[in-house]
Amino acid sequence: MSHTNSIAAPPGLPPNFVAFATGGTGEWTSIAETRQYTNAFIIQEGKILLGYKKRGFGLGKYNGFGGKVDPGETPAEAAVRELQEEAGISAPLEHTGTLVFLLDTVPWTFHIDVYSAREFTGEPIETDEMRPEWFALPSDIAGAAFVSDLPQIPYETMWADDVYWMRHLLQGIPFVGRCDFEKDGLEGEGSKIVRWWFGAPRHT
Ligand SMILES: COc1nc(N)nc2c1ncn2[C@H]1C[C@H](O)[C@@H](COP(=O)(O)OP(=O)(O)OP(=O)(O)O)O1
Repeated sequence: MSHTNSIAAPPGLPPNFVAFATGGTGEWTSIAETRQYTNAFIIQEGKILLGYKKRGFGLGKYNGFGGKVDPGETPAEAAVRELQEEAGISAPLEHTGTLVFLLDTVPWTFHIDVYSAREFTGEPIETDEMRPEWFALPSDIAGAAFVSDLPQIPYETMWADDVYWMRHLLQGIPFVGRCDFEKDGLEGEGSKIVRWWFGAPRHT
């Protein structure tokens, strides 16, 4: 029996959220060791800053800027540090989302605190790990601020979960989500999403 379409949040997420996207089949994979990560996004009038991952986990994908939370650090401190290390900028990051991912190719559970900011200081620079690039917000979210000469958000070159929660992030609506991934059987390190559950606070 599948529990993935359940109204109730799956294991690993707080209970007080209402589902806005669920799907897939099978039982939720049991959560073993959990490792803490961060992911940070700069969202401005009509545009979002993403980074093209040049090495390591997620190589070749666009994502926010982030990584592992170091021992002794809070997630918020790690998010600021990773944004500086990977994009060369500082920002007043605010916690916007919580994501839990399990991949059958990785023996730990990813717990990712997602942050966003509407302003930043410094100039985004390419680093050894990430190449920052601006993308246009969808016109229905950007409104009059729509930037027609920027590329659209490249979901086809991002993790498969991103399309579910990105609109919440862009609109500053808090969200939580969980996805279980399985190896896609193709050459390389590709994974496909097999179960997912995303929720927002009850009042939104
Ligand atoms: C599996 O689904 C994922 N989706 C999304 N959108 N983001 C993910 C997913 N899995 C991991 N992430 C994010 C979390 C982090 O922001 C990065 C991974 O961090 P990384 O392994 O690069 O951590 P660092 O500390 O920067 O690594 P180094 O030791 O190589 O510097 O991806």
